[in-house]
Amino acid sequence: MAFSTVAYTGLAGLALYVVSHWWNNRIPRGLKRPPGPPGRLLIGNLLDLPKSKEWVTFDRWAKEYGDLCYLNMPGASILFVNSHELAKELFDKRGNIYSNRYQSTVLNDLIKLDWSMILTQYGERWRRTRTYFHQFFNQTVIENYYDIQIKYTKMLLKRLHQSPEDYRTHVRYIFGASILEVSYGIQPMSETDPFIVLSDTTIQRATEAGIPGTYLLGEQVIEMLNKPVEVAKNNMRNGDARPSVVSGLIETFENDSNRPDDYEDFIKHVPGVAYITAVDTSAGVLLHFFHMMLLHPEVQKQAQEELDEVVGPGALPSFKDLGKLKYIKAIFQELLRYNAVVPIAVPHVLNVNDVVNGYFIPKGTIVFGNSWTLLRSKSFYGLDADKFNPARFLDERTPYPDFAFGYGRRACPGKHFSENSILIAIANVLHLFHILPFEGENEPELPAEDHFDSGTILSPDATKTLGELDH
Ligand code: HEM
Repeated sequence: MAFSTVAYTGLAGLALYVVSHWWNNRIPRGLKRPPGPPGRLLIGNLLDLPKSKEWVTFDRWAKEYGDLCYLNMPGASILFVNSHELAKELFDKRGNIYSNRYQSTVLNDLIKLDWSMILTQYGERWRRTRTYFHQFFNQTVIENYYDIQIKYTKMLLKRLHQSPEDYRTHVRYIFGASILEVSYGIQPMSETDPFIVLSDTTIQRATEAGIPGTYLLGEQVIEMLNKPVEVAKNNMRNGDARPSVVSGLIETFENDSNRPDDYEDFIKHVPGVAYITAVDTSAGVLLHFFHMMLLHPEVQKQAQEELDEVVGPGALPSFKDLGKLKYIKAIFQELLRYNAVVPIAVPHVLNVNDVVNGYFIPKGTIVFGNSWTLLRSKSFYGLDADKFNPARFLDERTPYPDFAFGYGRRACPGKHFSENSILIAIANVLHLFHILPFEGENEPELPAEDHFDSGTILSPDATKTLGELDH
């Protein structure tokens, strides 16, 4: 093909694209765009998007522009939802049009994550995957995982005792191992287990999307999806399988005369998405916990007094105790709120043109629930919302920090499972250890946003030494 043909095709494509974007974005008479930073000619707000600590800029825009903030750029319009009321109105009440996902060629085609429910378009396939997922992670059945969660919590305690300086590795290991056992019945005995390594490296590299070698990563993702299922099926054939999501799904389909033709896909995709979503998020919260206990010894002391009273010496906190451990629960909720590990959530996409409070929002707009800002709202959490203060949740009128788990129909379906894993870990760690600075280190006194790395999932900055555990 001659160069000129390529050039003509490219130019024609570009012209078509600009016209269609302009067409989709033109504002109907009587309506206006939501406010937002002024754009530049042709490129709109393209240069305004922050490259790091995105939530800080998004929070500043929320303060400057109010409940809705809008960016327009070639190929995309972005809406930030900055008020609790509008988040409920759009994501819950208008959930049928605000629940799609942005289709990223890099993530879908190159990295081969198109199967994963978190990226799937809102529609039949997503609905079916979510229904099967719910079968194994709904509020009633998660009690079945108590034993696994206790087992890995005990492993955490043992490892923290042996090498407190490696607490980051221990935390990732226990969440990785427990989701592998729940999903596939596999029991990884250490952080060097091939399945732990495979998931860790895959997830880490997927978050660095766009780097050279992404094709290779695609193969790695497929391996991560297939390999543990093969092991689970083999164990079932040999009669030594533990109950798991895989074995449960196989049973469901065996007993279903109307099972779908593509049922084998769900046997891979349902545990697969649990495996890629559970670890970074849960580990992020627990790592923040260690950090916040260092910064707030008074909180640690109050929690330990509660544990002494409810659990007492010589025993470890159990799931039965959790109902009475009000302050431990309050710490957990404050971690979700103040240390939001997914601070800008996962954006939704609007399916059709919409009008909100007289503002025109075009079809295809990428819509962010601005979780960081919403979770620090002074009208919902009090004038000290910028401070870490678990006691606010002892007042039952304080709203649960649900936005930490996202919005509407796409809100996190692993919420109840992760609550249990993290709560039981927090209670046990605080019952056995004092979390102290490493010898020779002062307690870190850092401004709030410096506690975090940049990225979609936040965990405290790895370069700062955080603490020693004193038995
Ligand atoms: C504290 C821990 C966790 C936090 C803070 C968290 C947060 C989130 C957030 C913000 C979203 C995006 C929701 C949206 O689009 O509006 C999400 C989605 C999701 N999470 Fe979690 N998550 C956590 C743990 C887990 C666990 C343990 C699992 C699995 C067992 C899980 C499975 C999922 C799945 C499958 C989705 C995709 C839902 C969809 O697109 O329909 N999450 N999570």
